Amino acid sequence: MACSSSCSSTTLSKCSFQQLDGRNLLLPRRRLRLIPAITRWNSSSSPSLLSHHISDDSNLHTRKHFQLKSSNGFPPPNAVSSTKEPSAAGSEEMDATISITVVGASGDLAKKKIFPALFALFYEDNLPEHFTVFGYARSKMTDEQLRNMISATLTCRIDQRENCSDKMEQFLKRCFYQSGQYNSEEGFAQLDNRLREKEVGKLSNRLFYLSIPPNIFVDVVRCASLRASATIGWTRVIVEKPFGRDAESSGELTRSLKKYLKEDQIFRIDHYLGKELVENLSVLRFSNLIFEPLWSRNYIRNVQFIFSEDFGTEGRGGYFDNYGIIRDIMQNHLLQILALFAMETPVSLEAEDTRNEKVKVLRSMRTLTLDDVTIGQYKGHKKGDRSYPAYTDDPTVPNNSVTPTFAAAALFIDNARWDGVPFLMKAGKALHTRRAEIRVQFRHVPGNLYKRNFGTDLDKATNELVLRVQPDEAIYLKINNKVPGLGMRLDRSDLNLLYKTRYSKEIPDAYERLLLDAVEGERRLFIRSDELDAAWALFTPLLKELEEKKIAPELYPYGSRGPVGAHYLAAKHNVRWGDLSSDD
Ligand SMILES: NC(=O)C1=CN([C@@H]2O[C@H](COP(=O)(O)OP(=O)(O)OC[C@H]3O[C@@H](n4cnc5c(N)ncnc54)[C@H](OP(=O)(O)O)[C@@H]3O)[C@@H](O)[C@H]2O)C=CC1
Ligand SMILES: O=C1O[C@H](COP(=O)(O)O)[C@@H](O)[C@H](O)[C@H]1O
Repeated sequence: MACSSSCSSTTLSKCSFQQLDGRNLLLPRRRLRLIPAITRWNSSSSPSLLSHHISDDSNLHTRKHFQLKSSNGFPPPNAVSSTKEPSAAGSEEMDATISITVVGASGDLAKKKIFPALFALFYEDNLPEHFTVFGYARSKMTDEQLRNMISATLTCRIDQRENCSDKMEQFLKRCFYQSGQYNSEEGFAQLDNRLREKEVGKLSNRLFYLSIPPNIFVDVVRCASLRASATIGWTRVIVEKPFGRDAESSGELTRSLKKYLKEDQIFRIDHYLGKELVENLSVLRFSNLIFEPLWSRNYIRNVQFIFSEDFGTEGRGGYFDNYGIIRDIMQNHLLQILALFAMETPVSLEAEDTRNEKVKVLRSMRTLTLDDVTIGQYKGHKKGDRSYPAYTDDPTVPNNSVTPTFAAAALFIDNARWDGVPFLMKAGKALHTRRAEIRVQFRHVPGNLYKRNFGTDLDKATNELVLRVQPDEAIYLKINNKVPGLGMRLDRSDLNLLYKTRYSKEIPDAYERLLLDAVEGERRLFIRSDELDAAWALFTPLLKELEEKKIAPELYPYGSRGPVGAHYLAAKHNVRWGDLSSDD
């Protein structure tokens, strides 16, 4: 870190806070305006000037339309409620604009998720008044062709169809396309020219979404940083997973990105953190007196994080075979949820406070070994006259692949709160159902007065709290109650908060929440580099051993409940998978 010449030695410590974009900015705005405008991102060649400019100006962007809507529900401390912003050069105000460039615009994720999420934000007035969306990819396309491609993917919310087609037209008019290579500075210089045409006369902030394969992340960041970063606004980059394949490659990726970007410009996305029920996990825990006191080894017997899909890797086999289910789902999505579940109470809802607690819990976890996991791979299956392919039937997957499409793991957190509590994870493709959920199984009621009503298996009578992340978002608690009538018969029932019956409003897609947060500079739901390091540290030795020893996965039929190895693993820790019990 270096401070610009505008920081005297006596203000050095304060100056360092300027490195933090947005919420954590401690210096008064007047000081910030003294910092000269720079035309690049955090170039390693001249870091001192660049870092300041890029990092400290996030409060210069417009907030009129989306104030109070970012995920922590608070306006940023320096928020202004106008689309007029003080210019970086002086005290006069100027209009602000944001340019969002989707790199890899021709791809699957861009079409399926990113453009629709941007439209949904626009539809609900969550984007600033002045904004432009650019697509960038190698494919040759005109603006009109991009608009046609996007319009085929846009939908209106079921509950809000009013003016939807007008809104679509207005949105599409703001969408443009620039074709170019990912490693071409010239390509990004052309993009920069086009962006400038749209931004003319306005303070421009730029957000790049890297919706591309990981092997070209660094090329894009280099070219965009040198040729297409904002000159007098902030520049942020959303990076898609995978963030490396192991601790080493992830560290290397981080180091390469940081040649061009500061950590506070990098928004590593894990879309599970944007899911409604995952956001609700902390609310449930920290704002209901009845849960937090129970949230420890004293009352919780085990916790389960379950992800299943009822389809295989169809179409993504080439990518998947290089990663496998542990990297694709466990090391990121499920581990992130686990960290949120198990962390201590953060000091505040500020991003760094939550991320600090997540890092602590991840660093308290035991590194996984082969004994802690079981792996599987789906095989072909015939049901009636329908046949389902094996994983290795995919032409992009080698016939002898041992890449797991299913895994179950037992994890432990060696701290005072969770000592000895098994945290089980299970993730699989081509299973019998699509679901993601968190299950909390509580201990027995000591000396239960009604124990003879439960027979010998007291485990069947313990409470279980379930957060169903998808589909049909719900939070339900299994309790014991008396069956009405004479005599004393006990029953298990659910206290059930089913979102679709409780709320008529459609639940926003995770990408909407995360894109809005990135626009707002809210980092709480993005992964910090030390979180990533801690997550890889847990899984890397196991992944290496699985690969070096070429451990063969247990085969399970497409559409089944997965390999029996998962039951043995759970049984070893006195656990029964909640999703397979008869009263689920
Ligand atoms: N698809 C999904 O559901 C999810 C994807 N992701 C991540 O998001 C990112 C994008 O995913 P997705 O859209 O599926 O990816 P795609 O494979 O569809 O690639 C996106 C675009 O990148 C360009 N591209 C593809 N392969 C190469 C290559 N080998 N070299 C250079 N350019 C290439 C293509 O554009 P052109 O040829 O026009 O340049 C393509 O349209 C990836 O990092 C992925 O891991 C994360 C979660 C889910
Ligand atoms: O990141 C990924 O997530 C999807 C599942 O996302 P969901 O929101 O549809 O549950 C998974 O299919 C894919 O393999 C993985 O890369």
